[in-house]
Amino acid sequence: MSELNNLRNRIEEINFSILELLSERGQIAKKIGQEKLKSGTDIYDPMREKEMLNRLLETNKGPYDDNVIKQLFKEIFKASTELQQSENEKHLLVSRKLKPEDTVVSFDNGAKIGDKEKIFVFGPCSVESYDQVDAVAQDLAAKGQKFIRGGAFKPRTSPYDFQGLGEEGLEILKEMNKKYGLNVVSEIVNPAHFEMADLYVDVFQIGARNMQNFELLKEAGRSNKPVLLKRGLSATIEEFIYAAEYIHSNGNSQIILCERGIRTYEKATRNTLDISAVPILKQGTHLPVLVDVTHSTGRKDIMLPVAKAALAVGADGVMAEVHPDPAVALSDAGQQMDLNEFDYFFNEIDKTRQLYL
Ligand SMILES: O=C(O)C(=O)C[C@]1(C(=O)O)C=C[C@@H](O)C=C1
Repeated sequence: MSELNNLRNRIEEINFSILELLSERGQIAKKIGQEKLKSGTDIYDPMREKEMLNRLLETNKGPYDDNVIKQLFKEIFKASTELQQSENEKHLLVSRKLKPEDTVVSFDNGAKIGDKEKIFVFGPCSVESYDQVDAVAQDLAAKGQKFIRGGAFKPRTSPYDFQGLGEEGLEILKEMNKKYGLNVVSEIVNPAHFEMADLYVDVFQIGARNMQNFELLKEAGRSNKPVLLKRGLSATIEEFIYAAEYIHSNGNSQIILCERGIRTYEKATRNTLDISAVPILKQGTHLPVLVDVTHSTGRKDIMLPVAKAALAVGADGVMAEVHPDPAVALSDAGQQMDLNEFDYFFNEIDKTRQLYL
């Protein structure tokens, strides 16, 4: 055998030894990942990586120079964190890796969210009076809708702004449920309110500002009604998924996610709709995903194309705000559609919905 062949054989033997060691290292990294999941420790640990690199470089005798060794080991660390991440995701109850089939949230009036048919959740921002909600509810029922949204507890930026009618607002919504058969979607802001709200509401909404209010999430998890969880203003998709996991791990699997725009430097819209979050959430979780076109855009002139885009990227439905007289609305006056604008919006988006049947 030539010297070249000898050397090549030796190199190949070393390849297999490295592979064997890498596999063993990967198995240990997986176990570390499990321990980190149990203790809630971050997977990525730059300090630990730096210390290990320093020790390796102190021992490095060549022929590869320090930078090469550093790059090679950084790749190994990166591969470990990715392995730990994807292993840990498999253990999340909301993960599609754990449950490949879509979750479908079903209601007594026959409505389903997350099934083949896309749905809509419309209604006023705040419940202000019986007549105001009734005007919208009547319109929704005439359009064959199965849901109405409306806020009775309003987390507002300013403490001096209208804070909602509270239980009285929920009573009005319940009237709409009785009169028109609409499922009521309304936000809960206080863990102590679930029991009371259970009498009036069909879907508990957890708003963007409360996405990481863990006591609220745990209580929602202990309830037995569907929960519509909105993405936080500055929440990453991962944080959003973990917030949903809080609800699921406390016993409630009926969760609907809602992308409602995130805060960026862009001022042309109220928030920046993260349209790519929709397919990412659909891939990563088995939960239904809605898109709120009112809070994301804050602009009636672009709500329709944005709603069409949401359905096109795989959203299970769209949320938007409608008010009989937006000019006098006690919240979000500028961005709610009046009934005429809503007529046009509805007819158009309903045509799009039918394309996906
Ligand atoms: O030591 C850890 O905490 C690990 O998770 C292992 C490991 C590694 O592969 O060495 C992986 C990711 C961390 O960023 C640091 C180190």
